[in-house]
Amino acid sequence: MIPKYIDSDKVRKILTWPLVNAAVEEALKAIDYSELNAANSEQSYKRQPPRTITACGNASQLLLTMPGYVGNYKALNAKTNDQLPCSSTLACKVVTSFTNNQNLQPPLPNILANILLFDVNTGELQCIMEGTQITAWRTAAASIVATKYLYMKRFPQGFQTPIKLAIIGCGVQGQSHALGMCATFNVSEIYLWNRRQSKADSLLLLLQHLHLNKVLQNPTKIFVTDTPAEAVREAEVICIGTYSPHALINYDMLKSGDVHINTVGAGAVHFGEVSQDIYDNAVVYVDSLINARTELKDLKANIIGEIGQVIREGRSAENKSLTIYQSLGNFGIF
Ligand SMILES: NC(=O)C1=CN([C@@H]2O[C@H](COP(=O)(O)OP(=O)(O)OC[C@H]3O[C@@H](n4cnc5c(N)ncnc54)[C@H](OP(=O)(O)O)[C@@H]3O)[C@@H](O)[C@H]2O)C=CC1
Ligand SMILES: O=C(O)C1=NCCCC1
Repeated sequence: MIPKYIDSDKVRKILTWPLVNAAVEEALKAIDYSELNAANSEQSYKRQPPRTITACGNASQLLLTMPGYVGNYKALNAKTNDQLPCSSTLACKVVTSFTNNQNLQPPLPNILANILLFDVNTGELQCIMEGTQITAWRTAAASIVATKYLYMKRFPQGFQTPIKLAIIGCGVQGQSHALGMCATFNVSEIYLWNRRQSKADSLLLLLQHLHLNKVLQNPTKIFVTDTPAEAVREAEVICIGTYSPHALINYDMLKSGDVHINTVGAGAVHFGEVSQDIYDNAVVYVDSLINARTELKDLKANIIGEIGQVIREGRSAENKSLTIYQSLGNFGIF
């Protein structure tokens, strides 16, 4: 059998925020296979070994393999948004992270991905999907789901609660987080910061264009800031996705009261964009504990558990005003 290839144009036409948010929430919600029993046999479950990371020369050129199996998975139909019958998916995402790609002429994305889908009965390779955009959307959707359960559920208005949003780093991740958050939540103000300001300016123009063309309802107020501190000063939800080897924000910069941070970047070492004093004052949730045990072993933080458990329980039991979703990237079928 020749596997089907789904190229980036076809992938792009399928992706919508409601679809990706629902798919990612369902994948995050899956329990580990070892916890499956007669009482929860209807529940979606996952088998997910730790990912492998192979350096090709040095730590700025990595190959990551992320295999995963999800059983009893309830996906939505991409055209109708109707619930599809329960299914199972066996997949492996193969990602490269080559951090010099952005300096090539013409530039290439630093993160490139392909997703291999297998027949769960025969093991045959059925399909290869171009996964670069899926990675950008998936990562933002996971932050959106984390924000929904760790932050939005604190308020009686839930999803409708107006939020001031900060985007620290306006590369591929910053852009997908800004678009996804604005498409999903009631973002009243957005503050953009990027090391090279031109990228923040471009994202501002894109958001204004989408707002004018009624693709996005909000935000109505968009600001580009000179420093990360200015960007987060008023922010209730902060998304940070960079390769910065040092912390870009610290505790004194945050507003007092309820704040939620999604930290997705920092390259091979998956923390450090946020200062130690922020971790000291926060509770932390991850996407994958199995990967956190190795990839976050040096992080000194109060890691409560997986966001999937919070989804299954409805909301976080922690009564803490500062929460962090520490995104590693490997979970479920993405
Ligand atoms: N958790 C997950 O699931 C995933 C995590 N990632 C991670 O997210 C991060 C961003 O990836 P992506 O958006 O694709 O990459 P891009 O290359 O598109 O963007 C990188 C961003 O990081 C900024 N940056 C780089 N170095 C520094 C620095 N020293 N200080 C401040 N800002 C800096 C860049 O600023 P400038 O424009 O000025 O260069 C740019 O805004 C990476 O760490 C990547 O590994 C990616 C995919 C999935
Ligand atoms: O999950 C992913 O995809 C990635 N995670 C870490 C950085 C590269 C891409």
